Amino acid sequence: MPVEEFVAGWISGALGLVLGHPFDTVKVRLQTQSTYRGIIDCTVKTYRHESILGFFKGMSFPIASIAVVNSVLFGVYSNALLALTATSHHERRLQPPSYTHVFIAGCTGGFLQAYCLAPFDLIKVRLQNQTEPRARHGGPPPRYRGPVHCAASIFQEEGPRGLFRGAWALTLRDTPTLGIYFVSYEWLCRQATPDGQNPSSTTVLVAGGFAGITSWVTATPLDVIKSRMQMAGLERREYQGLLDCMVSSARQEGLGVFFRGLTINSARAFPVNAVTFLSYEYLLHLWG
Ligand SMILES: C[N+](C)(C)CCCC[C@H](N)C(=O)O
Repeated sequence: MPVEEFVAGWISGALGLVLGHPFDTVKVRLQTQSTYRGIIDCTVKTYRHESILGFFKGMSFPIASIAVVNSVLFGVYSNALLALTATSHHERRLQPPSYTHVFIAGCTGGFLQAYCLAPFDLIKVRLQNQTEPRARHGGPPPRYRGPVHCAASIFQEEGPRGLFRGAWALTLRDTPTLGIYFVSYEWLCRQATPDGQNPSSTTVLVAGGFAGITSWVTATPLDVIKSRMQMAGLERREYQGLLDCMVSSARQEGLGVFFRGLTINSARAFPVNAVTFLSYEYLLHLWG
């Protein structure tokens, strides 16, 4: 089983992650708290209240976990494609796989990475939603002191299954949308590249960026539900399940609720995924 894809997936994921984390914090807050009027309001308030550091809350865990998550995504994707088409990464330019195979391999990668991602994502969302400034004396201390304390508290208060809160919504969000992700990337690359040649860096950047946007646009409704289910344990507001969360959110806030965070998700997705795909392709080329 080729391992380069796993390592390339890890490094490229980490680069994308740091770049996109401030956008991600604003998104999570807009999706789960109703005190902000929009992206600008949330950004200004976060900056005033918590300084630039506020945007990087909850990042250490994703950085550690991206090693697992993105390498599972890219590694499983590439190896699934190898199993389906019997072509390695380097042969794929000459013998391009069919879009159906790309989609199936993408969904398989998406499904498996969702399970690795679930507990890390939960901790990230809980930490991002703490709006207390980091160093304030006298005020009430934040609920969680850091990622490890957060994980331990969830474990104690909500049980081991608590760590997988929202995991179903996450799996449903990621399985088809990561299929879409790789299909869009492949399609855009092929449109801009003569047969049999490697796509240029610009093509990879643009195709990666748009693949990120397409995938996030289709993922946003379930992303909202996922974030809400993850916060539910903390807010002592129980949902019966995914459907209940969907119905009660829509009843209370209208259908627009499913598109919360769409703009910011898309703005984040372009640079993050452009960098992810460029570094992934570059590393595989380097080691090839
Ligand atoms: C499938 N879905 C759109 C949810 C995620 C796509 C993940 C791609 C990249 N790691 C990123 O964070 O943008």
